[in-house]
Amino acid sequence: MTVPAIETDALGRRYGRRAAWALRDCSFRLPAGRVCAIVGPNGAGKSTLMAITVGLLAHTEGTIAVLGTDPASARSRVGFVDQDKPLYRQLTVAETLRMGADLNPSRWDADAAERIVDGGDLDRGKRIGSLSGGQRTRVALALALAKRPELLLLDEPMADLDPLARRELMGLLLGQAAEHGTTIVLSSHVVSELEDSCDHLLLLGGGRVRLAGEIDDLLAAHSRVSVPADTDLFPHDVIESRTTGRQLSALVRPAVPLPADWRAGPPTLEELVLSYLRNPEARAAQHTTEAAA
Ligand SMILES: Nc1ncnc2c1ncn2[C@@H]1O[C@H](COP(=O)(O)OP(=O)(O)OP(=O)(O)O)[C@@H](O)[C@H]1O
Repeated sequence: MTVPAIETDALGRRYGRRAAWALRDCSFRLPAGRVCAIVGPNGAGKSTLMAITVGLLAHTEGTIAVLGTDPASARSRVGFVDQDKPLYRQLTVAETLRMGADLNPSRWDADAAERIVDGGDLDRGKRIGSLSGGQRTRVALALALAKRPELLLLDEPMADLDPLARRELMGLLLGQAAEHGTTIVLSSHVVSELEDSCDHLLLLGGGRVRLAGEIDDLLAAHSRVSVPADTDLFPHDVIESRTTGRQLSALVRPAVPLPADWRAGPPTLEELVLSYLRNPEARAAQHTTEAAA
């Protein structure tokens, strides 16, 4: 079994002894080489989890292993693009790339950096402070990818990119994952965009893990059913249900095979995520594919 990219056990963090928990009882395992989406509402703990993973924030309780070691020891093998894309505003694009090369002499992939910057038609003589939000994102991604990290974390990387740039940069990220086996973890609020690009999902809600596992396994473990309104859904786990006239529609996690006369089909990723988000009391689900690890 290869070393997982991230493995946590009962991980927790609170910002002050009297503060509420930003992350609590968070246990999951992300196999290496996956493209993982971290999804959750505002304040769910996504940025907190990422900051702990890259060693910028200490955890309060539990354990975390990154690439088989502690976050501080793994730091040189990990890339991170923060939500705020911190870069030196006074430097030009060219100087920023040179700084990246100087800081990572043994790993720097100049071709990758230039490809990403050139894709945005960026004037390399321009100062970072004069770039648009999306252009800054492009430079931050170039820096992070050219470092050839084994694990790359991106906190809402696509938020300020136009649709074409999103598609192009997502393609580059997936290419990186396929070619170099890089594990990519990205947080996003746009669930519909993740189904084609990610193979693993971590859904956080209120600082806790609501769903974790391979997306195909999670989708296969749930069914969207449409049955007469008086149908008893027991013993299945009902994540969400709605009655319209004589029809009952529900998202369930079947406990046993569903009756053959029920109309049932797999949910989309967006339906699955939204159902869990709308129903915070629904029981959490984890699917670990050992064979994939
Ligand atoms: N520096 C801080 N000091 C105190 N509380 C904080 C701090 N950073 C985050 N929190 C709190 O921790 C919780 C989780 O925040 P976090 O930023 O991790 O969520 P998020 O899922 O990334 O949210 P968003 O989608 O809005 O970016 C929130 O309740 C937030 O108020």
